Amino acid sequence: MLPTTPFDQTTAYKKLKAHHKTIAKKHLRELFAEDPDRFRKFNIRLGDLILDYSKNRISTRTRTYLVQLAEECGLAGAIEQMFSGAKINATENRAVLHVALRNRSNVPIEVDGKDVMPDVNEVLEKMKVFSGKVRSGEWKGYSGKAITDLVNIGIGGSDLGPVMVTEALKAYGKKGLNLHFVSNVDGTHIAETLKVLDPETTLFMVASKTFTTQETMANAHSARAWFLEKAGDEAHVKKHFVAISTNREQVEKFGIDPENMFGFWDWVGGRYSLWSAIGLSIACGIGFQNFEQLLAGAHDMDNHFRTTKFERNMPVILALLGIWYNNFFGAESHAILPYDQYLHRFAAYFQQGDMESNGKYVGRDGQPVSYQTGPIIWGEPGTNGQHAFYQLIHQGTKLIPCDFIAPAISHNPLGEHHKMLLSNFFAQTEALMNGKTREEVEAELAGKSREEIDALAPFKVFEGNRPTNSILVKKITPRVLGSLIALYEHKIFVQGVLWNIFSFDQWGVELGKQLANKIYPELQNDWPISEHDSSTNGLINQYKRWR
Ligand SMILES: O=P(O)(O)OC[C@H]1O[C@@](O)(CO)[C@@H](O)[C@@H]1O
Repeated sequence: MLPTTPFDQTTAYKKLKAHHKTIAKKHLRELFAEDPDRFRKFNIRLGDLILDYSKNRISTRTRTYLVQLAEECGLAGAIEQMFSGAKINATENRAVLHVALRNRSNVPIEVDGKDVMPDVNEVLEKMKVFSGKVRSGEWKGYSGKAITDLVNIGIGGSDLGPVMVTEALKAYGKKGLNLHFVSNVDGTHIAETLKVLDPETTLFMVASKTFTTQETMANAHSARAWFLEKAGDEAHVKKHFVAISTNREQVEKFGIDPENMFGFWDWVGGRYSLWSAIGLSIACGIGFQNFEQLLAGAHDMDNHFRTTKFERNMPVILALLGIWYNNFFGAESHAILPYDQYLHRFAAYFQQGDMESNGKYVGRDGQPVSYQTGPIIWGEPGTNGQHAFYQLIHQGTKLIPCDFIAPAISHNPLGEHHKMLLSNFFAQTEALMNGKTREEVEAELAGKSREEIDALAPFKVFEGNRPTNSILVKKITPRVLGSLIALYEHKIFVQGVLWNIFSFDQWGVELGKQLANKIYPELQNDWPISEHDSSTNGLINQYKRWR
């Protein structure tokens, strides 16, 4: 593990702190007035994807210092460590190699001296064959009928990625093959799903890296019980259940034939696993060729990330801008606002991706850090967000850096809809940048009395100077989506390096699970409990009185 220097102990940090005092006084309107060429200077293009980061509160000097920050923190070495299979997930002693899952160039990547690519390709081939059989109707259920409904049972990284991608690429779906996703242990989730299913034509995919996650195992057992009640014979399970996991022993214990198991490895993090067999529902939904295009897009971004100098490097620039607002401007959240309804789960996906990776307060030295780390990630598709929370983004007291994402070409070119959508996409970042001055407001209120103007104008002024990134893609295709997802994955990696934290474990999810496992048996009877604090006791006892 290369030691990385925490960003706040670098020379560049000191320069940025001093620089911030001057650049923070500049309004974005001034920065554009001083340099009309900002768009050319602050955009990066990769294939059918362009990142315009000119509407940020930066100058070329800011960018120079931010790049120096990355260099001083040893980012180049850290990138090479990840790509070469070093065990950078130090607390779990694991490599972090989601890049190997989409390593379409097939160059060897070794873990513990063994090239992982033969295993990766073997699983991909198995996925290709399986998805081909399901989509062609060759895979039959116990009564001889083709599969019409696939149910992915999983949670977190075993759910969010497949959901997000299959929704984003719904235009590539297959008519007559319906995808369903069950994740929550709330019985409603599996119950509502099973209501619409026919056991003869339904195939369940139990997706779980550990194959021990409470929610997933509970849902899988309920699905199995439902199926057997209808189908009657254990022998039929083989045709209607497959498993996606690293844990063969638990898969067999559950009663799924290892022949129906699609494996992956401990160097695949759950929130980085959609490229692995966890993406089986994606491959079935959009077809294996399109799944390969998704992998290829991510590989394009991997190559860009690994080989491009930092000032022209998309993930590095996005990461540095995030640190600029998070650690120098005090921003606490970051909004991801896709102007594409199919991308409606994109922000949710990166709530896990970003917040489970960088939501850490302990540094690599085992000591609490003295600065902010991961931001709160949130967002909804535009234009809906404009009718929900844009009031706060435009006129609130909080600085919220936003990423706006849009395709130039829609999968549904209906009348004027796409032009209307894009006019909002373009207008919102312009409005957030320019705002509306008091003079402009008064001009709009011309004709009203001075008293009326003075009473109303303060509420109609927009400060502007609110930073945004704009990511414009030609069209949301599998390849473009793969690049877009990898872009954010690598942004998260870069920020973790600079914050000197471990981005690939998730110890913070354990305590809640431990306490839930302690409380669960207490709910098996009606006796009042007193083992906990008065709040927890009170709530549990009230529950027992009501149920
Ligand atoms: O895939 P699995 O092992 O069932 O884990 C599901 C999810 O649970 C976690 O919260 C870890 O416990 C996420 O990191 C993970 O994606």
